Amino acid sequence: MFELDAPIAQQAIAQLADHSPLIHCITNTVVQNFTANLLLAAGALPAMIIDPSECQEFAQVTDGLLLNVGTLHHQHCPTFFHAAENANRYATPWVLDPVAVGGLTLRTEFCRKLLSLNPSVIRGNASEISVLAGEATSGRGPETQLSANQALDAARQLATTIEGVVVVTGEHDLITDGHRTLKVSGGSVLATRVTGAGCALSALCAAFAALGGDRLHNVASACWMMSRAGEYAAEQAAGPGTFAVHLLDGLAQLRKMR
Ligand SMILES: Nc1ncnc2c1ncn2[C@@H]1O[C@H](COP(=O)(O)OP(=O)(O)O)[C@@H](O)[C@H]1O
Ligand SMILES: Cc1ncsc1CCOP(=O)(O)O
Ligand SMILES: [Mg+2]
Repeated sequence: MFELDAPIAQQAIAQLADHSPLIHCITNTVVQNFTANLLLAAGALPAMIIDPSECQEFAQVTDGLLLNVGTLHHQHCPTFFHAAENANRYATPWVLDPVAVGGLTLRTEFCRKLLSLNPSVIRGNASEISVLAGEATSGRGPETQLSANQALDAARQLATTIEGVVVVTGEHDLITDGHRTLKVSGGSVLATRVTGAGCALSALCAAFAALGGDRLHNVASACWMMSRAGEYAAEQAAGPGTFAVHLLDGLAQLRKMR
């Protein structure tokens, strides 16, 4: 396992700024605004579209898709499923954020069903990744009960199953395609005191997955950008409220714009 090299991440960040990928986010009601602002600050373009017919149309133009089950309602499951099918039809990378799988039945069964469509990337905390890989259920909602290292074997296995990239976030982030594993250290624990940091990172993973080149490196670069911005924000912030604002500024500075 190797730490991601800064120059690789910096190159991916520059590529993101050049291409401004359009990211379709079907995400939970808690984090919509924060996710959209975080994508904009980092250099991508967000679009939060949920009507089934509009999702169908939008699939033809979007560069990346995020499916986040944080506030899943059973009536929305077909929309999620068709969006993933359409992404596959148009070879658009899509990211699954399995918020709180394990503790709740509908989302756990539905995320397992989505695995059959081979998400390009899965980003979750250690508890979520362990459950999706088939380990005993744990977790009491969106927060993890495990460390990232404890979920590494599960992440490798899951990445092999989906033939994609799996990201386990935590005190450090682990990014694996089942064969190679990269680590991104640092960041700030204050990110866990702001709701939606993980969800927004999943959207950023979709933006980086839309870039050409090595997807493992690109997705790890999303984690690197978030961690560096988190460190900047922690230096500036008086607490979680100002941390969230400075996190956006930190991302914008990394892409060298204000
Ligand atoms: N203990 C920690 N120290 C530093 N950064 C952390 C820590 N825990 C999580 N993070 C960071 O917070 C962000 C959200 O990750 P995480 O909290 O694991 O996701 P989720 O919100 O889905 O549970 C990631 O950028 C991750 O690196
Ligand atoms: C609190 C909450 N409840 C349902 S979705 C959600 C947001 C979870 O965000 P994150 O996984 O990024 O902490
Ligand atoms: Mg989460």
